[in-house]
Amino acid sequence: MTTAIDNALELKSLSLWYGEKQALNDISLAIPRRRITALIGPSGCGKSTLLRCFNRMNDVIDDCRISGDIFLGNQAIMQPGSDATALRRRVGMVFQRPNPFPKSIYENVVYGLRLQGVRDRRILNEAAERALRAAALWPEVKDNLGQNALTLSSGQQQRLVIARAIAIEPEVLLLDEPTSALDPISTLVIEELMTTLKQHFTLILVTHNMQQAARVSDYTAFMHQGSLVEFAETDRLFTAPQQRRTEDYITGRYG
Ligand SMILES: Nc1ncnc2c1ncn2[C@@H]1O[C@H](COP(=O)(O)OP(=O)(O)OP(=O)(O)O)[C@@H](O)[C@H]1O
Repeated sequence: MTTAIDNALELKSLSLWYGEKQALNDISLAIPRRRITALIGPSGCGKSTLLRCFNRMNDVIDDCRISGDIFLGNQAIMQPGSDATALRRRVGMVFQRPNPFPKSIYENVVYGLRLQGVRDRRILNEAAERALRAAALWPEVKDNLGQNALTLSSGQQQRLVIARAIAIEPEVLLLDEPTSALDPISTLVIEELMTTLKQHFTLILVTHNMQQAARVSDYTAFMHQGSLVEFAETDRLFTAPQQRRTEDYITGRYG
């Protein structure tokens, strides 16, 4: 008996142009719910562009045109009437460089809830603790929640930014090379964190680091020149790639 995979997101023939330049070419892909999906491929292949489609961050880029669609559950998120702000509450994002606000640790974590109009101190306190625990930061900061977030180490700042993203309980968390600015120990902490976060969230990880993709992800999509070349369970993609281009990339022949 086969079990149908529950998908959080589905891309249907997605193409994207920056002006005349086509950066994504007819991508169809289903992203499994509560799993980690890694996007890998050589520099410029379109990984970050694709990641930004999931929460419509490309909307702010002039001259960017998209065809096809992405479904979050049964909602078509690329349609003109679709609300990007509401979408970003459901699809959070963490960037390469930690970007906490110059505010206290506490105010960083509750930022999204305050924006949603939550005023009740007890609710804010509980949400802050829950998010900081989930981001594996609580023991280190619980006695200093009023401290400025910019005084934390970069590894702690990245976990704080993850806590800020998950405090509003999104369904999907986008991670754009979240460890590339971190030292090896902080990287390991974030990798372990990702594997616990997938119990509650769907994670999509852009990484240049193939070992990282192999270590943490359940599924991997290999992209090349704007196209999706291969998508498979990570173990299978790395041990028995079906496409020559995938094999060349993972064996280091280019990229
Ligand atoms: N804002 C933009 N305007 C015009 N072209 C862009 C823009 N952003 C990206 N591109 C181009 O789109 C293509 C895909 O870029 P993208 O950053 O998505 O690739 P990537 O795989 O994430 O690369 P890297 O691994 O180097 O970060 C590249 O040719 C890039 O130059």
